[in-house]
Amino acid sequence: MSGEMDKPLISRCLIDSDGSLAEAPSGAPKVGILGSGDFARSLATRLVGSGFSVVVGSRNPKRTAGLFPASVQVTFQEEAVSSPEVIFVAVFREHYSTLCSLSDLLAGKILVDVSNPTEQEHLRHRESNAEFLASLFPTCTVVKAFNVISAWTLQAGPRDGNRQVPICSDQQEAKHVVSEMVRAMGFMPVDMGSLTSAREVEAMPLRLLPGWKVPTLLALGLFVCFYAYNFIRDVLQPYVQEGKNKFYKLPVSVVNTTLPCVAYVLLSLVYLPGVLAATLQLQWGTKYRRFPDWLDHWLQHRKQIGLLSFFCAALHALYSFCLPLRRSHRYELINMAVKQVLANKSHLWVEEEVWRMEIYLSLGVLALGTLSLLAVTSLPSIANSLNWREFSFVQK
Ligand SMILES: NC(=O)C1=CN([C@@H]2O[C@H](COP(=O)(O)OP(=O)(O)OC[C@H]3O[C@@H](n4cnc5c(N)ncnc54)[C@H](OP(=O)(O)O)[C@@H]3O)[C@@H](O)[C@H]2O)C=CC1
Ligand SMILES: [Cu+2]
Repeated sequence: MSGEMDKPLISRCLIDSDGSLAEAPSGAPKVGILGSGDFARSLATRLVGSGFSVVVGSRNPKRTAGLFPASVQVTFQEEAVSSPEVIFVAVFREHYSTLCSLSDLLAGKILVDVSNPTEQEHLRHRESNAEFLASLFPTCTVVKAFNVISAWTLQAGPRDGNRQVPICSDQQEAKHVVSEMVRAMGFMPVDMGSLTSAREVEAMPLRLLPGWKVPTLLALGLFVCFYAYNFIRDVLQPYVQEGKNKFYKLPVSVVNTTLPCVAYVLLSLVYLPGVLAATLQLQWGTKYRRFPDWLDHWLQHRKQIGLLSFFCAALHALYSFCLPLRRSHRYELINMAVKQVLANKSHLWVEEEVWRMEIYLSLGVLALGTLSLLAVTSLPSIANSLNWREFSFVQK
């Protein structure tokens, strides 16, 4: 693990420049941390900043001591775990068993499991990391917490979106002790029940982005299908039947015909599951029955599908604005002008072109107006909610 030590997440100067971290008040509650990696360093800094006295247990305290705030005591694992009642295990699951020699010293204490499995690990092990830790240390109480908080967030302080810390344990008292620590550090504990929920808690960080996977694949699939159709219709067919070369249409024109198709279909897929769900409920005559899994998932992905639909529509608008910039468009106009001159007509007035630009412009102005109106009206409420959050944060 020496590689990680070369690039500490918390730089020395940051620790030293912060005077408040230089010394912990005497009589502060003592907390132990096993491990001296990124997470341990951020956690130690945050704990010291929240008024705790911290002792870190490392296999090589000499090498790692310099990476922690001055007030943190860095020592060997045996010494670090002897006095605190709460000990954070900031070590990866595969190294848990190397801690077994501390078993006697740890008896009766609270172990906080902060670990996060990778997706493969999560699928491979049926039992959660926290339950595995509990099985290794049957005389300890294991609490699962902090795994959803990144080392970076710990260091930078809680933000609105990610203040919640799910906690679970089989022992109410231990859960209470850790919850109070979570509060003291500026986060919000969320009780997730007994330790059997740990698997679910460990899956949370894995689930944040995959919510986009299916909708994105769906949008891409639709795009490919519609693009193929439009290519055949607008390019291939004229080429085969009339010998016209319209391949220049591929990058802009065909894409721009495809985008609204995708946007419309995605938008309809946002509303369709709601209709299906209502139909099912009417058919069942009750709303107290679970929907089938596929419908449940579909309902949960509506937001992402809707946003992708909006994205396609926005791209379509952008492409449409750019259509008159194309060279092919200019040639068309010149061709038309020449034809008109040859036909001896007095002035060049292309009805469709004129109308198209008028409509684009008026839509653009309308959209801009609406957006600025929305911005002006929602600014006070945004400011308000920000203030409120600041206030509620200070109150805690
Ligand atoms: N980094 C993050 O943002 C987050 C991390 N976590 C969890 O925190 C835990 C630690 O992560 P992180 O700090 O990033 O990892 P690091 O690799 O940076 O640190 C792991 C630490 O484990 C210690 N350790 C103890 N025994 C062993 C051993 N036998 N072999 C190797 N190392 C050992 C080492 O400390 P020493 O050499 O001093 O003994 C090492 O510094 C993991 O379980 C991770 O899932 C959870 C949420 C976020
Ligand atoms: Cu359109």
